[in-house]
Order: sequence, then structure tokens, then C-alpha cells
Amino acid sequence: MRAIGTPLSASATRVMLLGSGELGKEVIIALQRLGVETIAVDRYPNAPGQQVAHHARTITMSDPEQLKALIEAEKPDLVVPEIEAIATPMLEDLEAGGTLRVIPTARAARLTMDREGIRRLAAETLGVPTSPYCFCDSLEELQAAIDKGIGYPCVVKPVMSSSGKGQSKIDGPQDVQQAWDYAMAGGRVSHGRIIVEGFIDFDYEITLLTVRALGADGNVETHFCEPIGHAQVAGDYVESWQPHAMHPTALKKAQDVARAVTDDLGGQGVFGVELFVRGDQVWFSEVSPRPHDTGMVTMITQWQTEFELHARAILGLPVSTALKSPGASAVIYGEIDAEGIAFHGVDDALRVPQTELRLFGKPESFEKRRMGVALAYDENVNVARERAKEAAQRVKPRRGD
Ligand SMILES: Nc1ncnc2c1ncn2[C@@H]1O[C@H](COP(=O)(O)OP(=O)(O)OP(=O)(O)O)[C@@H](O)[C@H]1O
Ligand SMILES: NCC(=O)N[C@@H]1O[C@H](COP(=O)([O-])[O-])[C@@H](O)[C@H]1O
Ligand SMILES: [Mg+2]
Repeated sequence: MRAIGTPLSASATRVMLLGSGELGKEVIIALQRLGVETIAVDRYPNAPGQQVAHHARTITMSDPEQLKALIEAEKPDLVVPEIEAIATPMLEDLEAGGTLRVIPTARAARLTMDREGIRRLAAETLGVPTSPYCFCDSLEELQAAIDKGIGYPCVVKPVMSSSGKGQSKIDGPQDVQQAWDYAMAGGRVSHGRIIVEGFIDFDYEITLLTVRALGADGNVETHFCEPIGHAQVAGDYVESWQPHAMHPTALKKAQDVARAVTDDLGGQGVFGVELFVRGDQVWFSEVSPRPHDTGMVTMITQWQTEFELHARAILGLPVSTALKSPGASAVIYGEIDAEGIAFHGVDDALRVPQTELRLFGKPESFEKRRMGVALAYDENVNVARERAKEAAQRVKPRRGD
């Protein structure tokens, strides 16, 4: 690996985060601890990661020309996509030009930014089990796809969206129009296309954090973290815990799927592989080619958090996925629509034993915007879950003025 330079000097190792929310903020902190110079980019000023980075830039990351101009001006050694609304074809052009390294690769960023890219790769090229699915560009196509085989219940999502935005479940014909309208309004990028997926009645779902990092011989090795269980409401995670106990057969299948998908995507870094499990059956859902929101639990459960693992892996450094303690995370939502809110009850929350808090510092709160997370550890993962939830509930977002 190339040596790490001194930040803010000619020798600096410069890393640009495209997206600087709660996940990017922690990657930036991990990089800074290793002496990396960081550039935090987001669509709005004072994003969480911008508050801790050496440099903050605000652009429309889905605009290829703005993205190109910024990358050419800043000349980062590495570009780390952090959100699902980036002009990834431009990243591919710049990477192909040999001037830029994108994490994990520009192709992986493009394929995973669009549900169609990653779903077709997993199901059609790699033959990995997934829910039945169809892509549609109109309400009529959606109805036809359901009638011709997807059936009810099913789930509709914009092809470019995350954290459940624009996603809804259809239980019968009466829900189809509403699901379509909701998807049209809810994507991260305005786009008329959706995926409709057959509903998988899983026993539980996990994120399998998978790390591709260089071994001593310079070859990429794959490491798995302990499975992270999570609960989702309206397509957004509300609670996660680690480890989630799994039958060895299901765990082996989950690791095989994660390896197949991440081997194809390539590059170095952390991947959050989302899987549904029923008995010994495992379905691939999707993958983030970067740290995962449900993986915030690793800030209390692992010796190296998913953010540290990402920082190490992208810099070509060794990693360890060892568990420190079982633990859990619970989301703190904004609850109100307001700027500059105040969090009351932080003291009460931290009186719950073995807990920590992360308040992300987002300048504007929305009722359902994730503004923070409570973390808890305990030998008993169920105790940790209760404590994380209790701590999260004790934090009361209020108007700040
Ligand atoms: N086909 C399906 N069958 C059953 N449940 C589903 C299906 N698709 C999605 N879900 C539920 O909705 C959740 C969110 O779906 P998905 O991960 O595709 O959305 P997302 O917007 O990409 O979310 P995130 O960005 O948080 O990962 C899943 O974790 C799962 O709980
Ligand atoms: N599931 C993906 C995910 O959790 N992404 C995280 O949420 C931020 C956007 O939050 P915002 O919508 O509140 O700005 C992103 O920047 C990333 O940190
Ligand atoms: Mg998901």
C-alpha cells in the first residue's frame, strides 16, 4: 500500500465522500484517525459528515457535470459513494480514464444505485435466489405484472430509492394505484420506473456485513461479520442487533450468497448484504457497497466498527471482524418537522445501563427522518435490545427555539 500522508500538506491522502449523512460521518471519523484528509460532499450544507471533515462541499451529486467539476478540482485519491443518488455513469467514465479510484468500484456503485442493476446481476447472471420481480414504467405495466405472476401480496419500490422511500406493500387490487403514486413521489431521483417484488414471508432478515480487504500477500480476502438481525417499519430500519443466531446451514448459504455477489462487484471495502431467511432457505434482497444503516450497531458490538472496517479495507490495511459484545441499536426519529431542533432527555437516556447515543446533527428534522441512534451492549442480546429501545424512547426531540 502507498504510505498515508499528512493531512493538509502536499503528501496528504485525500478521500472524498459522496454523501455525508450519519454513515459517511463515521467513515470520515475513522479515516481521520488514520491521518487521512477528508472531503465531505452532500446535497445540503452542514450535513453530518461535513461537520467533521477537513473540507465541506455542497453540490447536486446526481448532476454529472457538477460531479465531474468537483472531482477534477479536488483530485481525491479515492472517491467513496455513500448515498443512492449519484451520477454513477460519470464515476465510471472518470475511473476508466485512470484518474480516479471509486470504492469499491464505479461499476459496483452504478449497479447497486439502481435496483434493476443489482437485481438482474444477482438473479439472472449469478443465479442467486431472490423474490420474483418485474420492472414497470407505468401503472398499467404494474397491474399486468401482478396479474401475470407476481400476485398478492407484493412490494413496490422506486428503482432509485433507499430507507424505504416510496416503498409500499400491496395486499390486493385496491392498493395498486396508491402504491404507484407513492413510488412516483418517493424516489431519491425523479424516475418513472419501479420494481414490484413478490412478498417473501420470511422468519427473519439479516444484514451480513462482508468485508473485502487485502491480505498479507496482497490478494483480496473476504471476511464476514456476525449476522445482524433487524426490524423494519415501512421499509426503514428501526432496530438492529448482533449477533442474530442462525442455523449453520442457513448461515453457510447466506455467506455463499454474500460471497458470490461481492466477488462479482469486486474492489475493496464493506458491503451490507441484505438477506431474508425462512428455515434453511435464504433469499438475496439487495446490497450496499458500503457500510449499512443496520450496521450502526457495530459501534458498540465490534472491536472494529463497520466504519473502521471500511476505512481500513479501502486503504489496503488489515481488518478484524471480531465481536466485542452482543448488542443492539434503536433509531431516534425527528418526530417533528423543524430546523435546529433540541434533544431533551439525553441524560435520562444515558442512565439506561450500558448504553451510548449518537446524535447525527442533521440541520433539519422531519417526523420520520433518522436523527440519531441509541446503542446498548449486554451478554444477552434481548436485554441489549430492550435497553437500546428504552434509551431511544427517552430522547425527546423538541423545537429548538
Ligand atoms: N420482497 C419483499 N418481501 C418481504 N419484505 C420485503 C420485500 N422487499 C422489502 N421488504 C421489506 O422492506 C425492507 C426494505 O426493503 P429494501 O431494503 O429493498 O428497501 P430500501 O429502501 O433499499 O431500504 P434500505 O435503504 O434501508 O436498505 C426490507 O428490509 C424488508 O423488511
Ligand atoms: N439506508 C441508507 C441510509 O441509511 N443512508 C444514510 O442516510 C443518509 C441520508 O439521510 P437523510 O435522508 O436523512 O438525509 C445517507 O447519507 C446515509 O448516511
Ligand atoms: Mg434495504
